[in-house]
Order: sequence, then structure tokens, then C-alpha cells
Amino acid sequence: METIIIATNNKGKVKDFESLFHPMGFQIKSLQDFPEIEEIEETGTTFEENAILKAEYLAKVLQTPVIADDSGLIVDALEGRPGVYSARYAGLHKSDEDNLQKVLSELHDVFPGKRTARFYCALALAAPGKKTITVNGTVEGYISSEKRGTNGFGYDPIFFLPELDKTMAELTADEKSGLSHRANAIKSLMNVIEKEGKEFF
Ligand SMILES: O=c1nc[nH]c2c1ncn2[C@H]1C[C@H](O)[C@@H](COP(=O)(O)OP(=O)(O)OP(=O)(O)O)O1
Ligand SMILES: [Mg+2]
Repeated sequence: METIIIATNNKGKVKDFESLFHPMGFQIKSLQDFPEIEEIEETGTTFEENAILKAEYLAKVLQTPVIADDSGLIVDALEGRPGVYSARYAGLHKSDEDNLQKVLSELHDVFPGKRTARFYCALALAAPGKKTITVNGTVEGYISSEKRGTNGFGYDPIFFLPELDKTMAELTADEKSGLSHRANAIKSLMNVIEKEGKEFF
């Protein structure tokens, strides 16, 4: 089976990538499989910049093609926050629970119809000697008034999908893979790879 390396330390993302890439016949490795490699600093101000930083760094170190994912939650009533700082929203300790509680408390007085939000995912595919490919994907929803569901990770328990009457954390891995920002970004990436020739992985 062919392997795709994802430059991430986030186990939730790894699970998402597994359910997205296993059906295409790929297995996933992540930074969890390379404990000797230190965490890559996200100094960019956009999702794309950070995805490129992470992918190009690891592709250079490993001398092999690498995908990186930089993603986050954009809340309209918070002028786009937590945005590119989603992982560190409640502090550098990067707690999913603290981050989502901070969003819930900041939206305490905001009416349901004004709680529009989207998940954004930038993917960068870097390979030695090749031009890095960058794509993105989104999914639209609302921030719920309280947590619901235990699947997924990050802000999934407060990201409500009205057409399903469920939060992202109430979806199975396969259901999330059918509609997520990450799934949409991967579709774009596959389209670009197909256009530019298939010898990327
Ligand atoms: O599908 C998702 N469902 C829920 N929450 C999500 C999702 N996708 C991203 N998120 C949140 C988690 C984290 O707060 C931030 C990503 O931050 P981001 O820097 O890209 O990832 P990270 O630091 O956790 O791992 P890494 O940089 O090693 O890939 O957005
Ligand atoms: Mg990160």
C-alpha cells in the first residue's frame, strides 16, 4: 500500500486523513511516526502560509513528498476569530476544551441566526524539486449554544450543521469525510494533481 506523509502532530487530523485516504488505497504516516522531528513553528499569518511552512520543512528533512494541513474555525460574529490562531485561542497549551469554551462564552449574547461560522482547511503538498501545490476547502455551519457529540476533535462538538440537525462531533468518521472542509480541500488537491501529472506520491 502506498503511504502519504502528513506533517501534523494532531491525532484528530490523522484520523480524518485516514478515513479520507484509506478508501483511495493510501496509508497515512504523520509526525507521530517521526518522534525525532521537532514541532514546526507556525509563524505565518494565513492558513496557506502555515501549511506551506510545515509541508516544505518536512519534505526537505525527509526528502519525500509531504502534505500539511493548516486549518481552523472562522466565526463571523467574532470578526473571523479564532481563525489562523484556532489551536492557540485559549493559550499556548492548545486545549480543545478551553478553546471551544472560549468561543461559546464570547458568543453568549449572540442570537442563533447570527452564529454563522465555517471551518477552513488549507493543504500544501510539497515535494523535493517540485513547486508546492496549495489548495483549500471550507464547510459552512453555525456555532451551537452548547457542546454536543463526542466524535471528531477540536471545535467539532460546537459546530452545528443545520441540514443534518447534528454537530460535527455527532457524525461518524465516514459522514464527516463526506462533507468536511478537509474533504473538500482533498478533492481540490486531487484535481490539481490530476491536471499536473500523477507522479506526485
Ligand atoms: O475538522 C476539524 N474539526 C474541529 N476542529 C478543527 C478541525 N480542523 C481544524 N480544527 C481546529 C483544531 C485546532 O484548534 C485548529 C487547527 O490548528 P492547526 O495548527 O492547523 O493544527 P494543530 O496545531 O492542531 O496540529 P498541526 O499544526 O501539527 O497539524 O483548528
Ligand atoms: Mg498547529
